[in-house]
Amino acid sequence: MSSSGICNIKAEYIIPDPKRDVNLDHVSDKDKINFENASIADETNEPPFKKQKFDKSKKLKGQNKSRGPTYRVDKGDELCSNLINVVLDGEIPTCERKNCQFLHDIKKYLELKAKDLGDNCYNYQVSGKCARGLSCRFGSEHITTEGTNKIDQEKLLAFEANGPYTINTLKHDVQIALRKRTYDFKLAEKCVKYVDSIKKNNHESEKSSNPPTGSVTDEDIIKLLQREKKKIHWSDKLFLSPLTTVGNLPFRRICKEFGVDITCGEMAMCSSLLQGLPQEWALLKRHKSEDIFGVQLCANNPFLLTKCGQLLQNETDVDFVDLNLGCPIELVYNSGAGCGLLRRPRVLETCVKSLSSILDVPLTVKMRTGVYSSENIAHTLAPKMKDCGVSLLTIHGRSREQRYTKSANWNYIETVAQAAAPMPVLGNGDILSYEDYKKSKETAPHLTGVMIGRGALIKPWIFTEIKEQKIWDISSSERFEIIKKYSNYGLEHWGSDNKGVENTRRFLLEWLSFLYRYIPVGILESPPQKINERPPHFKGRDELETLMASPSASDWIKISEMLLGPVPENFNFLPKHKANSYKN
Ligand SMILES: Cc1cc2nc3c(=O)[nH]c(=O)nc-3n(C[C@H](O)[C@H](O)[C@H](O)COP(=O)(O)O)c2cc1C
Repeated sequence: MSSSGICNIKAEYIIPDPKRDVNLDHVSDKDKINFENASIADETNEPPFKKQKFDKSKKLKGQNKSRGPTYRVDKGDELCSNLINVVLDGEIPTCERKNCQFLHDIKKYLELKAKDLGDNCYNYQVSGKCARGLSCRFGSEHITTEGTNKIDQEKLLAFEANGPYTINTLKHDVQIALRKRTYDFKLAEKCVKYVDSIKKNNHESEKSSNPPTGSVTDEDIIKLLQREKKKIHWSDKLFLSPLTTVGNLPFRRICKEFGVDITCGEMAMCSSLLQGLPQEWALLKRHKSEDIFGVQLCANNPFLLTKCGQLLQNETDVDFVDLNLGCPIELVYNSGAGCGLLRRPRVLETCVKSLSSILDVPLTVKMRTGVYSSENIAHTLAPKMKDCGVSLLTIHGRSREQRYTKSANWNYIETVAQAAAPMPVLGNGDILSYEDYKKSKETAPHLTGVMIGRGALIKPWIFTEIKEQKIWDISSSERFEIIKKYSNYGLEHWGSDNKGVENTRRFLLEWLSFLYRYIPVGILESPPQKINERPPHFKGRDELETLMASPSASDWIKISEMLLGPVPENFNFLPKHKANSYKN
């Protein structure tokens, strides 16, 4: 990294800093009022608010402010889901729901329905049937003038013969049992108590002081502890980081196509999984292409974790479970979860031992160097993790305190790898090119492999670059094809009706807030790009390249409109993560 933290761009591509105005089209009403008051205050030299300060310069640096939902369904304008799959000569289903507020008049709905966004429905084309039927926004291809759906039976049969494409969905009976708290977690509870008592006493005294309860006996637990775990061959593999919000299933499919070996779902909160919340269970979904797939759990106590371990064991198909020991978010940390577990080693030990014992797949942990920059503790915890049954440890080379402000400490990553040996260790932090990858292996020779997070978000083809040991000067049209593919995968995953289109857009925009940070190889003075180096303002080699390099949310919205049509009224967007490590 250059000492200045500035990335050198060929002179002919450097452009003056643009004057950045706020595009108020996609800013919430509240922020608009704030902004206008700030402007008036500027003119009159008066503070805009006494209590709530509105800093215009901050506003200009950031993107659109509001975090409100990007899209709300107006039930009165949407067709009832019971009617969307009507086919020619088929029965028109009736809606049994009491007080259903959705429309039930197909003709009226089709008249009201906003204009289709395109002639081609990706879902109909790949599977012969669009699950969103009449409500599909790309439906002209499969909706007849009579208001029924076409189905391509031959394609559908071929498609279904290869399915299912997505697994780990929440079954209705499981959801009910979780909501009513009737799911039988005796095994998990017993497991935690057993592990805890073993820790305190020796095995024999524990037996007499803690008699088995319910239908689960000590023998069940002993069998559990002694059973052979499934094994994963971790070495020579490339790992994709768990990435909240952006590491969704469509994104992971893209990474698989570029050669990543092992994928992991976004961090799932155990408390929410145990309540059967669909949005949390959605994080466990696995695509068919994800041949080695894990899910990441976050909780602050062994009961929550072990119950979730039992759930995953019984209700899903995953190859490994990862425990989050790195989440720096205040709320999570203060509750003693994520990075907070690093400062509670005794609880951590029970968490890891009991979760590991209930799983027949490997348990992995992902941690930061420690809580404070001045106090690295991962190397002292690593050997204990191995003794508690952890199969692999990932070390992100920064402390909680550092977040993303400093470069990852690869020398310390090597220290952890040595301390943990022979347990496999992955290094994680700042890898954006094959060169970075090579350097990481030189600096930390005891590592089993590396995990890549933002590098994959900024350029998902990084996995191809590493596997083929090259720098890829990818063109803007090739990059556009990637996001087009992502949109299609999004429409497949979230649906192609209004709600699905807007969900796809929201996640695409979140991703674009990383993708724009890519600097094309051909315009760099000395490639490859380094993750910590901020470029001066630059133009691309063509219009599309310039557009894709824009840091402005309104340009990302423009890109989304090229693929998903115009944004709905009252649309606003602010990216969730601002994880860059540029020096200010
Ligand atoms: C947007 C975003 C979301 C993240 N979400 C998670 C997460 O859910 N679980 C986790 O363990 N780490 C998460 N991380 C941290 C990354 O997995 C990774 O450890 C970190 O970004 C450092 O690696 P990198 O420099 O390759 O990005 C997230 C990071 C980013 C940027």
